[in-house]
Amino acid sequence: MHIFVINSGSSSLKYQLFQWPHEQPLCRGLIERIGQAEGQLTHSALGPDGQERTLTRTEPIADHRAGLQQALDLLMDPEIGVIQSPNEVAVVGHRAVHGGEEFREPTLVTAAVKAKIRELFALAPLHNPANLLGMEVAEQLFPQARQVAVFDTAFHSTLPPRAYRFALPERLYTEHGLRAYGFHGTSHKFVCDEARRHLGRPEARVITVHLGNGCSMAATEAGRSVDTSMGFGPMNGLVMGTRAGDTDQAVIFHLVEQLGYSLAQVKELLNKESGMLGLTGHTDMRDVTRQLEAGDARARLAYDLYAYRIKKYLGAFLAALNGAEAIVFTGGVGENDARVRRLACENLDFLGIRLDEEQNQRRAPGLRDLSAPGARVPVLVIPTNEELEIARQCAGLVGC
Ligand SMILES: Nc1ncnc2c1ncn2[C@@H]1O[C@H](COP(=O)(O)OP(=O)(O)O)[C@@H](O)[C@H]1O
Ligand SMILES: CC(=O)OP(=O)(O)O
Ligand SMILES: [Mg+2]
Repeated sequence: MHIFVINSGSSSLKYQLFQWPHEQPLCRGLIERIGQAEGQLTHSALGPDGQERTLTRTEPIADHRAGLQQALDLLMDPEIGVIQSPNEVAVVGHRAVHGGEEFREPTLVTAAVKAKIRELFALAPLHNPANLLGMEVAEQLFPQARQVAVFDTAFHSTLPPRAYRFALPERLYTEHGLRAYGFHGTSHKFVCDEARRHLGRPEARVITVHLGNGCSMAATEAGRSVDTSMGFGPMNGLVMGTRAGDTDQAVIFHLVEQLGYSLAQVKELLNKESGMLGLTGHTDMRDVTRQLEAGDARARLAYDLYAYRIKKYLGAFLAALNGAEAIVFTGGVGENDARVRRLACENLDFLGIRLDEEQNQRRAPGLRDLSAPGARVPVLVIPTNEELEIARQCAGLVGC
């Protein structure tokens, strides 16, 4: 049977089709810059000879519906296709970002589940609308399949109250759910499990550092999340592509009261105009690298700030866990950007963290250990695979 997984983001969409129970990816794709002038689709499919073939298209992709329709057409393409009919897909798994306190497990998508995801739009405005749209389009394109939602927040449902409560009046938690939820849980869980398997220590304390467009860290113990850098919505903590991460709350009052911002403008500023974009004019870390290598001082400061924030959370989480058996970097930046890893881990030798710079610079697929000989805490790079983790959780739910 086949499981199709959709990971919809604000302006991008990733997908993979798996043959189950072999966990065999038959094809995968990435659709970027949805709704912008220059849309880009990259689709790779396994041919009958076992070789992967990749096709790229650069053309406007109006919305998520158009993107998913293109993906489905490619799945069934006479040349590069891997299935003949949408009916061959038994399950469609969806990444859903904010599930509040309600969803701690993979969940069959029903009208009530969709209504709850809609209720949480305000808390995850870049993500939940795209996730819901993905579900609605998939219901039309794969009408016979079971639709399953896997929530980013679910992995963090094990946080203890001291980590998830804010020091605000209690009723704001009990009546209105104001608390930290945490995000990227599917990715944190996937790489945490991989690290524990690699170490041969299921009880290990692992700090996972997910650096993609959105960035967050998790402190985990025996595969359970005990603290994380994101909170009520996916905005705080680390510096991200367009999100500021931790800022002083007084900034918001100053923006509104002194500088005349409306609340909608503050939201736009903190979600879409800040982070690396606000500091350098670029969202994509590869562009920031180019800027840095051309000697730009703003890019240097942005890198410093980005890495220093990671270092501060490393310190905090090492204290929370009383040490760690591994630190894992993952996500597009975490897997590929040696400079970020070097800056975040430098001068931490007093904690037993020391990178081998040659290993850090080396490019290789799969899990890599970057630590210098004699370092106490292994620093690993583990490529994340949210789609595979979602497929596994879907299979667990529907029992296949
Ligand atoms: N080779 C690379 N070097 C540095 N950054 C990279 C590289 N490849 C990808 N990235 C960065 O990864 C980020 C996207 O990561 P990804 O995990 O795909 O994000 P998301 O899933 O949140 O869309 C972008 O900022 C991109 O610049
Ligand atoms: C929750 C979140 O920030 O997700 P992403 O990194 O996909 O934007
Ligand atoms: Mg991502």
